[in-house]
Order: sequence, then structure tokens, then C-alpha cells
Amino acid sequence: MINLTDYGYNDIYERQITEEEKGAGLQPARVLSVQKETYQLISSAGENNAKLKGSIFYQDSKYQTYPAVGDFVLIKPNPIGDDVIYRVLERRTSFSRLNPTLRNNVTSASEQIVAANFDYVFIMASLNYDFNVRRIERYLTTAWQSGGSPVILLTKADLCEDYSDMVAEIESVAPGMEIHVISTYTGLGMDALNKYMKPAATLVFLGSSGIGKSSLVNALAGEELMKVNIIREDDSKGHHTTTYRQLFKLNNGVLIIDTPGMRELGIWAADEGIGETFSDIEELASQCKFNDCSHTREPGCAIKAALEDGTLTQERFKSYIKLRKEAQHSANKAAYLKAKTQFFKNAAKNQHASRKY
Ligand SMILES: Nc1nc2c(ncn2[C@@H]2O[C@H](COP(=O)(O)OP(=O)(O)OP(=O)(O)O)[C@@H](O)[C@H]2O)c(=O)[nH]1
Ligand SMILES: [Zn+2]
Repeated sequence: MINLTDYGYNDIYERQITEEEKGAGLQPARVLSVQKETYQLISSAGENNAKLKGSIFYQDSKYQTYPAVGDFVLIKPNPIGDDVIYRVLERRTSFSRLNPTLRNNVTSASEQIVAANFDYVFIMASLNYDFNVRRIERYLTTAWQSGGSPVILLTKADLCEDYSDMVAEIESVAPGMEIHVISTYTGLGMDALNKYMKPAATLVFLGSSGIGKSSLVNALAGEELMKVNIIREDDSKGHHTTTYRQLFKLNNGVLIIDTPGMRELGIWAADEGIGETFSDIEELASQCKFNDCSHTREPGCAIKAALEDGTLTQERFKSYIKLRKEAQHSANKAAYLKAKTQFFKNAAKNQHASRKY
């Protein structure tokens, strides 16, 4: 027997299961991987493959919540074949990306969930060629929006003689954030990561290819769990992509989600996320004389003043503006889709109110 709480299951999910569902013998399970229409799950009975319950998921298919890696789902267990998935329990945290698809000749943006129900988001950047503060700002915004707790990891410290400027630069854009400088080669900074290694906590990584994610996971696991892709340090084109999606458990009980979608994660930033990352700018903007200040030519503009006296850099202000624009764009689409989805979900619910299990 597997104890699903070792896989992150808790009361938040348990509470969502109705008496009717319990009575029908439905059981919770966690999604370990998704391959086209086959799902690999873990439940109290162990690992098994699963399929979606067709009569639920393939009607109004556009408006259903489909399982993603890390999701907790309700299944009807099948000891001699594939389990059947009835429903996705509400997610505590999730990463989604804009998935522009061409459907019925209409270009629509749909939200694709690439990981769900994680606790920590390890934002990774290597201290050598890949270093870019703006990118870290974007990751932070995305991480805040996901609901997970971001932790910044600067990797490959052994390749860098003096990283104090880079750390200071990040501190200035991520005030109060946990920043760890590490090297899996020398072991530098690795002990400091122990505090995140709580049994049944789920970690997810945000970062570009080749930043040393697999090496970190192997170091944390104390074994060769993920294949380390050898790339030449001076060749940023030598990138390799992982072709599986997975959730797996380390010996110390920590769960890791690593999906290809995480890698391609675009910006689906909401205003909250931006507010957290750019709290200094939002604070300044609130001091502008006019509420609707465009920070261009209005008198009494606190942002212009800060740009002039150098307390705010042009670069940081520019990346704020850029992110705001993207967020606005995504938010409009997201709000539209959400409203639409909710409408059809409610309609579907009423229709299936007397659903048989
Ligand atoms: N110098 C140095 N190299 C490292 C360190 N960690 C990883 N590397 C090297 O960086 C390269 C990429 O490491 P991976 O662990 O495969 O990186 P990844 O982020 O998982 O890469 P993808 O699977 O391509 O996304 C390999 O050549 C590693 O040996 C480190 O701490 N120091
Ligand atoms: Zn202003």
C-alpha cells in the first residue's frame, strides 16, 4: 500500500471529494506523467496507467479541466487494467502557458497547464554565459503568479571568480528573496538547500536549458536520476531537450516535477505577479501627482523623478513597462477564456447532474 500523503496529498484535496464520489468508490491519485491520452498515476494501490472517463471528458471537451503532471485526480481504480479518471481536484498552485492553437480555423489562445500542485519554484540561472537579470525578473513574475514560493538559485559558481555584483544585481530586483549561490561540482551552497527538502514537498524548476538542473537533481538525490546532458559551456546552441514529462520522488521524500512544458513556459503574467516583482515601481507610481499618470510628461511624476536622480534605472523601468504590456494582453485573453469556460462548465454540470458512476 502506498500512502498518498507521501506524494503530497493532504486535507486541501481530501475536502474536495464529495460523499457521493466516495460512495461511488472513487479514489484520489496523483498524476506522474502524461503521454498523449495515457496518464501514469500513483494511488494507494501503487502505480498504474489511466484513461479519461470518455463520457465526461470528451463532451464539451474544450471546457474541461484536463489532468496535468502533479494534479490530484479522482479515479475509479481498476486492478486488472487502466484506472479511469473522473475529475481533476482543484489545484493549489499551477504553471500554465499560452498555447496558441488553430481550432476550427479560429485562432484561439488556450491555457495549457504544464505543472500543478508544487510548493517551491526553483528559479535557476547559471553564473556564466547565461546570466540575465531581466530574465530572472520574468521568472519571478511567473513564479509569483503560479502560487508557489520562488527561490533563486545561481548555478555553476565554480566557473565564476567574483559573483558578488551579480548577486547584488539580483537582490536589487528581488528584494527579500532567498538567493542561493551553488555549484554541484564543488558542493558550494548545497547544504543551504536542505531547508527545502521536506518530505512530500514538490519542487519545480524554471530556467533555460543547460543551467545545471539535472546535475542539481542528481546531487540532491545522491544518485544519477536524470541523465546529465553534456553541452559545451561555450556553445549556447548545444541545447538538448528532455523528452519526457515526469513527477518523481527522491530518497529523501522530496518530489520533483520536470516537464518539457516547464521549459517552454511563456509569460502568462498577471498583475499580481508584476506587483510583487516590481513593488518599488508600483510604490513610486502611487506617489505620482495624477492617478492616471503615464510617467511621460506629467508634472509631479515620481517615476520620472526617480529616473532622473538614478534611484530607478531606465532598464528596470523598461522591463516593467514591457511586462505590463504582455500581462495586459494575456490578462484580456485569460479573462475572456475564463468567463467562457466557466459558463460552459456550469452548463455541463447542470446537464450531468444525474451522472452515474
Ligand atoms: N562548472 C560547472 N558545470 C556544471 C555544474 N552543474 C552542471 N554543470 C554542467 O553543465 C552542463 C549542463 O548540465 P545539466 O545538469 O545537464 O543541465 P540541465 O539544466 O539539466 O540541462 P538540460 O537537460 O539541457 O535542460 C553539463 O555539462 C554539466 O556537467 C556546476 O556546478 N559547475
Ligand atoms: Zn508618473
